[in-house]
Amino acid sequence: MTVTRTIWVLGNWKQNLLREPAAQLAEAVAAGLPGALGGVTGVRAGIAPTYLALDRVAPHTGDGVAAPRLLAQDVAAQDSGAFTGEVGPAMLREAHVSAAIIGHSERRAQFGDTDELVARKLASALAGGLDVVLCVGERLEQRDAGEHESVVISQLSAALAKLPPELEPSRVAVAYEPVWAIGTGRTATPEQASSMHAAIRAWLDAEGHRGADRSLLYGGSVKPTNATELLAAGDIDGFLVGGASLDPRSFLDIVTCAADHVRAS
Ligand SMILES: O=C[C@H](O)COP(=O)(O)O
Repeated sequence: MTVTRTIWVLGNWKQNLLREPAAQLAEAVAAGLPGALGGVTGVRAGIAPTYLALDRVAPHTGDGVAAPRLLAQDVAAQDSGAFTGEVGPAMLREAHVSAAIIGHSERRAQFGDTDELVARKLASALAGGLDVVLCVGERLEQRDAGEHESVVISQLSAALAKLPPELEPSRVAVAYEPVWAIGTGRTATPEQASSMHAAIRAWLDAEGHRGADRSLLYGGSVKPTNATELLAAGDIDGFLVGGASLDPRSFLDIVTCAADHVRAS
């Protein structure tokens, strides 16, 4: 049986762009997306601006197949209350956000997002009606020590193991982002990415999380020049793109690589 999973191309704009340039980038992505997709329906795009740009970006997004979906870069572990600086899932949904990135390595390394906090954010997002892109990935010294698979599986396990079934863990996509490949120009080889994705899918299946149905994204220096060979390696259902998503042409060219991949499959 052929499994057809949606291929996602998601742009994580990180802490970049004031409101007006963010709106302009969103408008350019939205305008170019139908052409980049070329009628292929198995590929979806999404963009994740800063919280403050959400309202300017939202008019250029949507849940239809030919519009970019609106994502948040993070979400609070609680819905509301005395939590200075936090933004909860209901607030994000009110801003037309339908999914959140959780556990990005920059948050894990620099902002205290431990496995335990990531698990609480995941539960909070799902309970609040958001879909989730859960980020996992090893640091360079962990890969060099041959610990990459155990590190990633341990991050996954910490996030998913205690999630109550009623929170629909099937609404969680996983983004494998080796830390050493983020913003460095050093991409994981297609074999490294594909092999990790196979390990993640096997673990999800073994733990009853329906790995076969779940989109597994790769992130780390993805560009139009390497997207095609990464997709061809197999088991890679799209990308979480950082730097290249700040240029509409680069981002849309990656979408075209994904559409060409689906068309050829
Ligand atoms: O969220 C995106 C990843 O951190 C990848 O960033 P990058 O494409 O700039 O390496």
